[in-house]
Amino acid sequence: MRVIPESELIINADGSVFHLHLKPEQLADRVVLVGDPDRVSTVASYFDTQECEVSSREFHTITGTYKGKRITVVSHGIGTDNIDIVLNELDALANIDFSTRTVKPAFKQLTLVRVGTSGGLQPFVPVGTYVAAEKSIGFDGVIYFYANTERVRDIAFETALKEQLDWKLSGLSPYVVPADHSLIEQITGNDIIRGVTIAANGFYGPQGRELRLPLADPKLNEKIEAFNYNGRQITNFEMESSSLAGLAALMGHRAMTVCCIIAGRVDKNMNTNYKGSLTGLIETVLERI
Ligand SMILES: O=P(O)(O)O[C@H]1O[C@H](CO)[C@@H](O)[C@H]1O
Ligand SMILES: O=c1cc[nH]c(=O)[nH]1
Repeated sequence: MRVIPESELIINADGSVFHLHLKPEQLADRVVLVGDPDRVSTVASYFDTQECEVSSREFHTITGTYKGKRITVVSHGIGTDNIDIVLNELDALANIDFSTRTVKPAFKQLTLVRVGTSGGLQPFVPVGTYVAAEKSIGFDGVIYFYANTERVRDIAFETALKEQLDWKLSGLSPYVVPADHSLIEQITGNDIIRGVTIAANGFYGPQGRELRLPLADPKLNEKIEAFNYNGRQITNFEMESSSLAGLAALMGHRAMTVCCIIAGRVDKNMNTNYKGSLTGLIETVLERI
């Protein structure tokens, strides 16, 4: 059996995993992921009991119970590269024996729901709407570093996407990953729109925002808004759902992202005071996870 070297699975002196600083016994099977470390405290304010709180860099974690369910809420910061760290470390906590550095014989499946904020790309997803990423389009490249990604990607959707967007950006090849179907069914009621979410590898240029720097393809957002594949339209932009769905599917975990729209990219409006509108979504996810 392969023993994972100290430089690959990095365990701190206190027995916790390198970035998250969590120990295996501190992780619940149900995990709520959020971008903002402060949002962790908001989610945990609904908990009936709290067993641990750990902070390290942008990774803030609280494990507790909500109506009898043991739940971990963890922040991942911004970007798909952070998701690579968080997913690998959560999976290691669940599925690698830290004393022998070997993969445990029995696989433990995690349920991972990201609750985020997002920019809306269609008139039917105005500011305040909740949108689940039934499919995620990755403008990032994290997934390409892992083997056998074809088994979790929707290659036909990718082909249609590159054709309709007349993809011009060299060095980048957008990929498409569906969220876990059973989890989408579990979390998404009539109060949440099922959408197609782009995880962009930046907030400004990669989401078509122009401040001082001109864009390489100024028509890209127009093409994104007009895209239609078998009746599916692209609904929103955020920055993590693709690598979350992709890595979780490769590892065998159930994962999805659901976001509250805070920027209306069609009407060009913005809700900077969005924290109140996120609480309804947090309550819904805690009830259904
Ligand atoms: O509010 P969070 O969860 O961070 O989500 C969104 O907000 C951040 C950008 O402002 C990105 O992380 C994006 O995915
Ligand atoms: O427009 C937005 C708003 C929140 N998060 C994003 O990534 N984009």
